[in-house]
Amino acid sequence: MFERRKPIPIGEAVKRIMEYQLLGVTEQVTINESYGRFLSEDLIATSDVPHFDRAPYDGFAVRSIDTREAALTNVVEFEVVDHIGAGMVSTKLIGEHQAVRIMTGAMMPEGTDAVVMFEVAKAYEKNGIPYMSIKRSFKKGDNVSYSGEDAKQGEILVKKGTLINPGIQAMLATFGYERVTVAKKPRVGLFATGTELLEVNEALVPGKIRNSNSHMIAAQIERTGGIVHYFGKLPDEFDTCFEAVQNALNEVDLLITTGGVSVGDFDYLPAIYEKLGAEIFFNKVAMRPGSVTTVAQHNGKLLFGLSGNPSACYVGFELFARPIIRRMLFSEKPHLRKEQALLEVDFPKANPFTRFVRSSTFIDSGRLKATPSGLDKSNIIMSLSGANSLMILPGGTRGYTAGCEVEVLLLEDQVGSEWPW
Ligand SMILES: Nc1nc2c(c(=O)[nH]1)N[C@H]1C(S)=C(S)[C@@H](COP(=O)(O)OP(=O)(O)OC[C@H]3O[C@@H](n4cnc5c(N)ncnc54)[C@H](O)[C@@H]3O)O[C@H]1N2
Ligand code: MOO
Ligand SMILES: [Mg+2]
Repeated sequence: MFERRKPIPIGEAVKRIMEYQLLGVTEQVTINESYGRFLSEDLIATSDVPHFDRAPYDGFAVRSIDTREAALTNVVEFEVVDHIGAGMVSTKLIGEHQAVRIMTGAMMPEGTDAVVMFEVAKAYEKNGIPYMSIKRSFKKGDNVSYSGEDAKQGEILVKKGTLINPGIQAMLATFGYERVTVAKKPRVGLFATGTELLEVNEALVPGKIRNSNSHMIAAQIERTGGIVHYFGKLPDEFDTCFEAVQNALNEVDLLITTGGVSVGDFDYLPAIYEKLGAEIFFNKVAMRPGSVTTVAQHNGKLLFGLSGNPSACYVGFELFARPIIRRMLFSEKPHLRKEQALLEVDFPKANPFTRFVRSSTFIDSGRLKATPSGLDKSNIIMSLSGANSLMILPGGTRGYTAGCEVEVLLLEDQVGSEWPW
């Protein structure tokens, strides 16, 4: 039996997946476990930062009013009545022409409102009593780090769905978030299908190849923020594959298979979906590579039948699986970020379908440029290592020439976009 499939536009394929209400789940982790996770609640300032006025320099805290007359020709003297470092609080009442020797980070003593840096003061002693003098005036607030200048209590500082980076780690600690509310990592099941597949430690024999897709997709799942449940590789045998897929579905949120999804005699995934009674969203997309990508749902679980061809498999994951995983990570922009770049080289190959060319996108003299990262065929593996982007070349009868504007989807970017195409 040969089945002719009807390709649907890429945007429509993505829409059918995203309409499916697979939502994220929240969990709490300690701050030490939170780096690299996704916030599932907005990060809110629990206090002002700093929460007291403090000195940003080592020097002397003074009352600015006492410095008014100071000038190059008029030295003004202060008695130094206390000495504090960060973490210490002065209990002295500061009177006229008195100062406190203060270190960076220490709380401003009551009544003082400016800091004189050591560099512009002269410190000395008279009869064992410390003094300092200045030759310039200071205004109220000069060299003071004010309460709330960094953040105000109640402010939303980071939106939910954001990847926790080192800066967010600093914020979490600053606001006392010992436990952090993050998105539970979506559990993504993975099978590689193909009788030709060898394990990574097996020697090559005629007709067989090492399974690279599962290692590649596992890394893509992790890059996206999911957790990989690798169930192993399967031979192209209907019953074995059917049973394995059926059982695996109970253990994961999403199930990805690679291979066996086209129209070949040993491509069993379409028949497996049929026997499961799964609802097929699409089984052919107007794109290259990855045109045979098939997505279905069964009992609330999404099934991604990615192509066996490595480049097609890679692209299929990024366009179709990534956004739904990112949405389960509470992202408001779950799709790959799209930017304009200049094509570096000619791309003469015309194609009726939109092409996603594995590319290296880079900044050259302030302009974003893109060049294919290797051979552009769906069975190619080597172009993937240098690919930090997918160049979108809309289908048509002509190729593309160097210097023209193209759109690129950035694979390593964490900002994303709301809707890609
Ligand atoms: N008559 C037609 N033939 C094909 C069509 C078509 O429309 N009509 N589409 C072609 C396109 S396009 C693609 S892409 C492939 C998709 O094939 P499958 O998704 O069914 O994948 P397989 O047949 O299982 O394998 C294809 C290719 O990839 C290699 N492979 C598979 N798994 C792995 C793995 N884990 N690691 C590395 N390489 C893997 C496999 O050995 C095959 O060479 O179908 C075309 N045919
Ligand atoms: O589906 Mo194939 O990946 O178009 O090359
Ligand atoms: Mg096949």
